[in-house]
Amino acid sequence: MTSSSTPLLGVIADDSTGATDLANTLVRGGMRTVQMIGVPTGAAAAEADAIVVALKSRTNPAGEAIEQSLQALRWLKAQGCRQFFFKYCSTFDSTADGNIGPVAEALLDELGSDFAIACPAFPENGRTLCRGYLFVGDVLLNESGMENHPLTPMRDPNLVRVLQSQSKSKVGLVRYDAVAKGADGVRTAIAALRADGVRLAIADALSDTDLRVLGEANADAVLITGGSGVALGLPENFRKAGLLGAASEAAVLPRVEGPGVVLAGSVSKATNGQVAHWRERHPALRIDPLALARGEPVVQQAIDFALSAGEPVLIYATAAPDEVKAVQQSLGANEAGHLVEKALGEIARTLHAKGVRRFVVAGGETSGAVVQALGVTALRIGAQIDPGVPATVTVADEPVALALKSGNFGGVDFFEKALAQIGGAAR
Ligand SMILES: Nc1ncnc2c1ncn2[C@@H]1O[C@H](COP(=O)(O)OP(=O)(O)OP(=O)(O)O)[C@@H](O)[C@H]1O
Ligand SMILES: O=C(O)[C@@H](O)C(=O)CO
Repeated sequence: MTSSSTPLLGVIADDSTGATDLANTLVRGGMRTVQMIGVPTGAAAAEADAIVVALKSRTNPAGEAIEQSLQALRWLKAQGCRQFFFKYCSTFDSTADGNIGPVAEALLDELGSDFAIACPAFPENGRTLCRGYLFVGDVLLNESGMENHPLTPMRDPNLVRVLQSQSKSKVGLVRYDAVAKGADGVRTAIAALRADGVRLAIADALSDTDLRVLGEANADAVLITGGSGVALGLPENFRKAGLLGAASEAAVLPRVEGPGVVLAGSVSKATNGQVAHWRERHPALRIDPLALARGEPVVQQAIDFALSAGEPVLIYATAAPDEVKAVQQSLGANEAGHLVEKALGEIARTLHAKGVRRFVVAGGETSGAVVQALGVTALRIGAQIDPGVPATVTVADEPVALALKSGNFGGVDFFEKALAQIGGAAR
């Protein structure tokens, strides 16, 4: 069985790093995957088994997020996709008004479907779900540092409650004991929930085995929602249906040569550790949001610093939670975020014009800003660098290599590792 030329799975992701995370899972499962940046207007950039549309809708007002997600869905349907996936964060990042519930409901309406699971679990990165409570490592979500997130603070670890507060529909739970009974157990639990009028159900998962069970039980679901983990079982579903071959070449990327840079706009715990690690070993320059707000030539200084260093540098706005709070009190959280994103985007664009071809970017919103600034329209997804983060290369005449890292992903030496894996010369 060879892979079909019509895509099988269409994914709508609410941010760029979330999109590459999900694409990474699919590529590891042998599905050739292309990521489109924003809702495409023309055809898909390349033949693929799965197409991921990366939006930047996580923190938008719910109405805007719904509109963008529906446009993405309609485009994916027009490409021939037969199953759809709404990808959000493994820490269920959402604002008080949404956007997970409202977008999931709108997608169900558009697809004429009455049920979808909601499973953000990602055990390989420490996110597990039990009785609807989300753990990050050994602590509950609201004790994990996510309670301090600058844009989407998560203060309630009970996801049934969180999702219910965002949704018009009744929200339920596919509990771990149903998952432990295998795909039939999950199907039985889903049938009971449906009969009870539940339209969205958080699904427990403690391990990759649980995620594969959920994937198998959802082989015929038109919509699945969750983190990248619950996509683990999907390639096998397509294979069993005779729709997907044993594609071993799914992760091969063209080689990109040229100087590299690391840009960090994430303020998460993992990124703080990665920045500290890099600073002890390599050149780094901090961007101060207050200096940006005062109109100081911070962007130009960063560009000069990067171009004169003779080796890859790190430019970062990353700071500890108390510093971030102080900046937000002075500028407002959205304005601070916007200023930093715009600055890192401008730095990326100028460095690209000066010949930089390899970019490692930390943070979902930040990655969205950087890919927009670089005018990227599509990415090919390659091999995994660290769990949840693949190497990528733009689909373009002069390709650029990118590693887009979710805030809390990656080992402490991620920046060096990523620069090495996305190839190229030393500088
Ligand atoms: N020093 C700072 N003070 C205030 N806001 C900042 C500062 N540095 C970065 N920011 C903003 O914080 C936000 C961080 O969000 P981003 O999505 O990039 O990272 P993340 O949340 O860690 O990653 P992910 O969404 O992948 O988990 C961005 O809007 C960024 O501009
Ligand atoms: O699921 C995750 O944790 C990531 O892919 C992400 O979405 C962070 O922005």
